[in-house]
Amino acid sequence: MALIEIIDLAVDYGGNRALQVASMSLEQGTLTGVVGANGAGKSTLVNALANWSRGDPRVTASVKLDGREVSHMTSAERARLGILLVPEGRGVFYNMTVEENIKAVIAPDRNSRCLFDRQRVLSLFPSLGERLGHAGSMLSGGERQMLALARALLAGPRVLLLDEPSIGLAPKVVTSLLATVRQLVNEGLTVLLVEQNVRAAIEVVDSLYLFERGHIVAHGNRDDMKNHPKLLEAYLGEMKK
Ligand SMILES: Nc1ncnc2c1ncn2[C@@H]1O[C@H](COP(=O)(O)OP(=O)(O)OP(=O)(O)O)[C@@H](O)[C@H]1O
Repeated sequence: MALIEIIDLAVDYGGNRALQVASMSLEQGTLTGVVGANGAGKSTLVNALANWSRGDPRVTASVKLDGREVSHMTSAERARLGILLVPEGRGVFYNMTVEENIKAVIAPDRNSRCLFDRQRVLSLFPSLGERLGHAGSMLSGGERQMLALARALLAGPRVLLLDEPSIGLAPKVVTSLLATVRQLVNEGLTVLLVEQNVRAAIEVVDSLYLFERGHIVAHGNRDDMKNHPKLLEAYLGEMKK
């Protein structure tokens, strides 16, 4: 059984359909990528899964976590069950220090699932440990992204929804960040990664969905998608030359 199962998801903004997904699933311990152009519906998808509203969307769907229907639940209830979103813009408190940002995380129930503690998170992101007294506003883009990820890990994710973590980061930082995400998945975490950086994403995902104008237009495992005509044409052409 899939860890996350989505059936008949539709999202409308003021009567305009932004997203329509008949079926999509995330397997436990896998890294699933979602790519597509601006406005394809990628953020709308992860926001709908976490029940985060940006604007006033009308969302209908069946979303199941481990077979349990969660679509009636608030974002806080979903987060408590381990559906955790790291939004585009990163969800870090700018006026609080790294230490305070870390301490502000509401720890999950100790018995509920595999946990990342403070020590483990700081070992994944050593530069955060060196900057515990720095305000969120003083961090580089990469450090802010690490802090956002660290906070989500401390909250006890069963599935992590990452919305464009590479945006604004230098290529080396992107590579290292996505390698860390891959490592976490290899250890059993389930991740949905929204990315505009298709070249970077395709190197780490297990499978990939391509969205266009709110619809899935291609889906497959990484190797098949690397050679998919739609992806080659729009995103990977130069890579193949
Ligand atoms: N708050 C909102 N109010 C009205 N329409 C919205 C709102 N948020 C998104 N949309 C519309 O929904 C569609 C999907 O947008 P979405 O932000 O999910 O795309 P995206 O693939 O994440 O693009 P980007 O990479 O630019 O963030 C677009 O047509 C967008 O204009």
